[in-house]
Amino acid sequence: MEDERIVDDLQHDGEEHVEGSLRPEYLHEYIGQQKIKNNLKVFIDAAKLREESLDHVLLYGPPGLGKTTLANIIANELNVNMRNITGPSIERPGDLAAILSSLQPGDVLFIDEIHRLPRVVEEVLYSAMEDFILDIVVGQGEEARSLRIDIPPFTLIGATTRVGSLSSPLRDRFGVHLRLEYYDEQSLQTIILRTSEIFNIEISEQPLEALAKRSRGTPRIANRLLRRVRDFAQVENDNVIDLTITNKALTLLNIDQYGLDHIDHKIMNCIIEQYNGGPVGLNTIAVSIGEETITLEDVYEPYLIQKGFIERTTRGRRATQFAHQYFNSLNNELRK
Ligand SMILES: Nc1ncnc2c1ncn2[C@@H]1O[C@H](COP(=O)(O)OP(=O)(O)OP(=O)(O)O)[C@@H](O)[C@H]1O
Repeated sequence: MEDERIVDDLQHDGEEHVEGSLRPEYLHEYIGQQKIKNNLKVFIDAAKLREESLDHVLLYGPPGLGKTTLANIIANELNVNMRNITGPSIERPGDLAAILSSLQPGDVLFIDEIHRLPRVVEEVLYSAMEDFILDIVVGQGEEARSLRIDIPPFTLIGATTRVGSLSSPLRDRFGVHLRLEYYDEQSLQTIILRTSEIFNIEISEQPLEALAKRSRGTPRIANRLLRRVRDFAQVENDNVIDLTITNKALTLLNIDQYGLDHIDHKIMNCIIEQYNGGPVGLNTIAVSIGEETITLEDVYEPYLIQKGFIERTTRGRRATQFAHQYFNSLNNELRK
């Protein structure tokens, strides 16, 4: 159980099919993120009234907050098809050109991890996004010719965990920029309740609160925790999720009262104990604990900063006073 990963969403965990079945399909089912929903509703209604394609949308924020879900919802609300690809899977300009020219008018093209699109491919997007024209070079050497092809109007939805890695020509071509925020506990409770209804399992107030508190503001983690607790409830508690079975599962999963898991603890203990509270660079922490820097930066650090455990300084990451107090008392408990 020690190494079970509840938090690290960059790893494929084979649970995508379950996640798919939990996805809300329309805006009214999408919980939380009220400001984003209000804005999107206006943009979608306006595009429908004008019978035009929706302006290109850039969704950004930490993993698991519902970017893919929101892209699907936009396509459903517009009543168009969505083509779903990821940045690194498109290697050549011709591959993207083929996809773009196969779209129907008004369709949505969703590019996940758009910051990982190769630069030569990205350049094809510029005129496609701006004028719905493909500007591509065919042939080589003296035979090379530049071709301009009209493509149907479409909406590009780009999703990224690192908006700062996007080139400015690409970023500027999105008319709508939406930043997804961590969810509050009330919204997470609603999400967990909705999922438990889909699973046909009962959950009472206290375990609901406990799970929401430990979900790191992230629906994907909330649903994962619920699935793990459901396993315990089915095997050990006649399918009933009560507080005792919830706490037992969370303890066995090494999820603490703030939703931190064993990797967060490794990060914090590394900063506090090995580097005297910091400042220390993220690469150094990554090497010390045997994790990828990108995983620390995209998945763990944003939450540790949001919860007030880490602060960023120009010379690296530093543990806050609050982090010192919490981890010192935990370590004292362990030493007893
Ligand atoms: N607002 C929401 N209401 C209800 N469920 C949600 C909401 N947002 C996300 N979920 C659920 O959380 C899970 C993860 O969402 P999703 O895959 O869309 O996240 P993501 O931000 O696209 O992550 P990634 O960027 O890693 O792909 C889905 O199963 C979805 O059902």
